[in-house]
Amino acid sequence: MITVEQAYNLENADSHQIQQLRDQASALRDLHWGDVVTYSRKVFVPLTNMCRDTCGYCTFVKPPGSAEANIMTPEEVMAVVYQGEKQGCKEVLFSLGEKPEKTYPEARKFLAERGYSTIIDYLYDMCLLVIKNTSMLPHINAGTLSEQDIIKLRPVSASMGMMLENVSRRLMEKGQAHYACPDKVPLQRLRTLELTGKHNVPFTTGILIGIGETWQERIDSLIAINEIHKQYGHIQEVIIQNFKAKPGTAMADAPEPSYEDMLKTLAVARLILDHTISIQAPPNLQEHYRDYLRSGINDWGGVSPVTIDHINPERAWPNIKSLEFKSSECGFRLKERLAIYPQYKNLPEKYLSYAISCRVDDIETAA
Ligand SMILES: O=c1nc2n(C[C@H](O)[C@H](O)[C@H](O)CO)c3cc(O)ccc3cc-2c(=O)[nH]1
Ligand SMILES: C[C@H]1O[C@@H](n2cnc3c(N)ncnc32)[C@H](O)[C@@H]1O
Ligand code: MET
Ligand code: SF4
Repeated sequence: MITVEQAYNLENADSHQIQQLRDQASALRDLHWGDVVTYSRKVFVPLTNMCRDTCGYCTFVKPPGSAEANIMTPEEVMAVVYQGEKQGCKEVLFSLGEKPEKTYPEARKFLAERGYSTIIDYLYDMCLLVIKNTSMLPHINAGTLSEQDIIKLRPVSASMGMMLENVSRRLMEKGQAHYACPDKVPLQRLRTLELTGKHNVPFTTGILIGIGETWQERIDSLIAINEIHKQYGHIQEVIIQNFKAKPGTAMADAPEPSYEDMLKTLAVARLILDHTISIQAPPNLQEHYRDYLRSGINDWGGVSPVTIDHINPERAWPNIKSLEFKSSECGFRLKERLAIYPQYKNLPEKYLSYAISCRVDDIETAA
């Protein structure tokens, strides 16, 4: 729909060119996704805020030895999950720090006391608890995963996700967002995308914009995602997330991407990515998110009536009624979806374990 050269050249596009781009992206979205914009009713479970990385933009992570560093107990996890179930949530989003057992003695202690050696083993059991006791579907956002991790977690999750962030190796240099973050090495992130493809895991990925990348690096990241999807076909959605500066982080004073930059990136993503890939943008990270719909998106992602966005705790979710109203003002019908998209759900033998496909059936019979 757009050549690499054309995409690169949009770096200095004027407002007229951006408008044209957005119209083109919206038309393409209309063709495949129509006038429906989706969201997933979810609860957010921040299983642990201990992480061996220290991304320059992140407030989720808490340092070793700090009073706030924590792993949720099974009771705490299930209390949130049951609350979500009561409110009609269908997705449990497990989002967590990476490999805390490698750098936090307190993480090793917590896990050892319960008979685990890694957070992934503990996460597996928490997913199992969800599947055994509720009709909700786990979505796992645990960062970089090894092939062993993927094979282990696949039977107990409906889908997994990991933001590619960006393919730029430059961002690993001193003073950049991913300095000293072993799990943000682009080759490692790309490897996780490929391995989840190899094992047919319905997958969510995306880019974080405004973290010091160039426009060209942003385009390269979208192309890299699309190339992997062409090979494996497992990328169900791509999130375009805008960086929000947070006090107390290395990037506290870094400029946030402008609204226009976000709209331009959404449109170019729609034109680069395969039409079957859903494009998601969060409605809680900008004041005027309505124009996203006029830039080619078709999904708002997970929205919770119960839990906050623990990654952007200062940014409240719009309530679902107001999301519905704003969507309808732009001519869109808001529709709930599951953590797994229909095209994957309809091929359960390829994409789902038996346990998960039973849960999906339960949800659909109840609806
Ligand atoms: O509330 C949030 N949900 C996030 N989600 C959840 C997302 O909104 C959806 O609930 C799921 O992707 C299911 O469609 C992510 C999921 C991923 O797989 C990867 C990254 C994210 C990032 C966020 C996030 O920053 N905040
Ligand atoms: C779960 C995802 O949340 C994103 N993330 C982490 N910190 C921030 C921030 N300050 N602003 C926006 N997004 C952020 C990263 O892309 C991560 O992969
Ligand atoms: N630590 C993981 C990552 O950065 C999960 C989301 S951030 C809490 O990909
Ligand atoms: S964004 Fe994820 S990997 Fe980076 S510090 Fe935060 S929790 Fe760790």
